Formats: sequence, C-alpha cells, structure tokens
Amino acid sequence: MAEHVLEAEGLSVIHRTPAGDVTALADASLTLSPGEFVVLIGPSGAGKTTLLHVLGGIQPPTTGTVRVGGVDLTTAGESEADRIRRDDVGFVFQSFGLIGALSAQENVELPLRIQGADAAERTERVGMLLDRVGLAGHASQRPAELSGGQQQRVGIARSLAGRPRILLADEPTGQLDSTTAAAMVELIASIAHEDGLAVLLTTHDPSIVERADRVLELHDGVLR
Ligand SMILES: Nc1ncnc2c1ncn2[C@@H]1O[C@H](COP(=O)(O)OP(=O)(O)OP(=O)(O)O)[C@@H](O)[C@H]1O
Repeated sequence: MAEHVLEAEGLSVIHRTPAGDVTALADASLTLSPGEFVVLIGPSGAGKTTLLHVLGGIQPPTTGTVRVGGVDLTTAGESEADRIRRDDVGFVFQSFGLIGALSAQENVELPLRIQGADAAERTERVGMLLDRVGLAGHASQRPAELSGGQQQRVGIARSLAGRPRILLADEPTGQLDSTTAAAMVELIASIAHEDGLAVLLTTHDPSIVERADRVLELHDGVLR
C-alpha cells in the first residue's frame, strides 16, 4: 500500500467574478496517511470548504493534482473518479446533505446500497453506526423530524458507512453541544486509528484541535 492515501500538489482555485478574480485556494499541497487524524483550521472564508471539496473530487481545482490511492482524480476518467468518490471518500457536509424523503436509517444505508453491500451487512453496519452516534432510537425518523444536531450525527454515520479510506468532514460538530461534539470526535478518531481511516476535519473548536495528530492552517487560501 502507498504510504499516503491522499496526495495533493499545487492546488489552486480561482473564481472569476464580475468584480475580479477571487483566489479561494493558492498553491496548496498536502498528504494524508492511513490512520491519521488531521484538523484543518482557519478563519471564515479562508478556503477550508473549498479545499475539502477539491480533495474529495466534488469541485475541480483551477490548477494542481489530487491523488487518491495513487490515482489522479483530476485526470481520471469519469467511471474511475466515480468509483473513488463512492468507495474511497466519505464526506460530512456542513449543510448535512441528507435526503429528506429517507429515514435516518435509509440515509446511513445509502452508501452501502450504492456499493452493492448485501442486506445483512447493511443492517449490521447501519445499526452499529446509529448506535455509536446515539441515534438507535431515531432510526425511522426523517431529517425534518430530527434536530439539527441529530441530523449532523446522521451525516457523520452516513459518511462512515461505506468504510471509506479518507474522511473529509466540514465542521462536523458545529451543531453539537460540547459533550456530544467530543463523543463524535472520539468516534471518528477511534475509527481512524482502528481501521486506518485518514481524516481531514475542519473545526473552530479548540478542544478538537487538541485531539489532532496534526494541525493544518489556512489563511486567505494559503496552507501552512
Ligand atoms: N462560487 C464562488 N464565487 C466567488 N467566490 C467564491 C465562490 N465560492 C467561494 N468563494 C470564496 O472563496 C473563499 C473561500 O471560501 P470557503 O467557503 O472555502 O471558506 P471557508 O474557510 O470554508 O469558510 P467558513 O469557515 O466560513 O465555512 C471565500 O472568500 C469565498 O467568498
């Protein structure tokens, strides 16, 4: 196995707007290794969400390359890029990104269905994850019937369901009280260390920054 599960080199994102160019990301390079829990900090507008979207293949960079498991996402064919997004990358979106018509259980199950996992495996994995995010008793509720913090925890469970190699989590505890936030970070960090999952997580919470194996800082699109 490659030493790094993710390698990004020279990433920039420039938005051309009527008011002029906006540089969201400027020549950012980083690597993630299996089992690492890395925290990304920086002020609002620094480019954190942009960086996560580019690393996950959701947004193309203006320049630069992203390699996941040695495959360059920026030049891979559609089907190879789809496979990487489906199998290798888990995402926790700031806006949760849950499907409103599906129950909590069905939302968490979705990545496993897309991967073609059998029913017994889906039931076991979804049950374990809902239990570990403290929502075993809410499995049949739809997002609109859950609090913001509960929806966020469904999003965390879903991001881990498909056993990704990389987890990209955009302020995954922003809606949670400090005790629940700490428990969710423990869950993510323990899965990272047990399963060799590489985690890159953005936060404004100093107690989460303390838990990191490594801290990266973004300022005005520049990574340090
Ligand atoms: N489509 C766009 N057009 C123009 N500018 C954009 C666009 N998307 C993002 N930006 C700009 O890019 C910069 C980086 O935004 P980004 O959302 O990545 O920041 P962030 O660090 O995640 O902020 P926050 O902590 O508030 O979520 C900001 O200055 C933002 O205004």
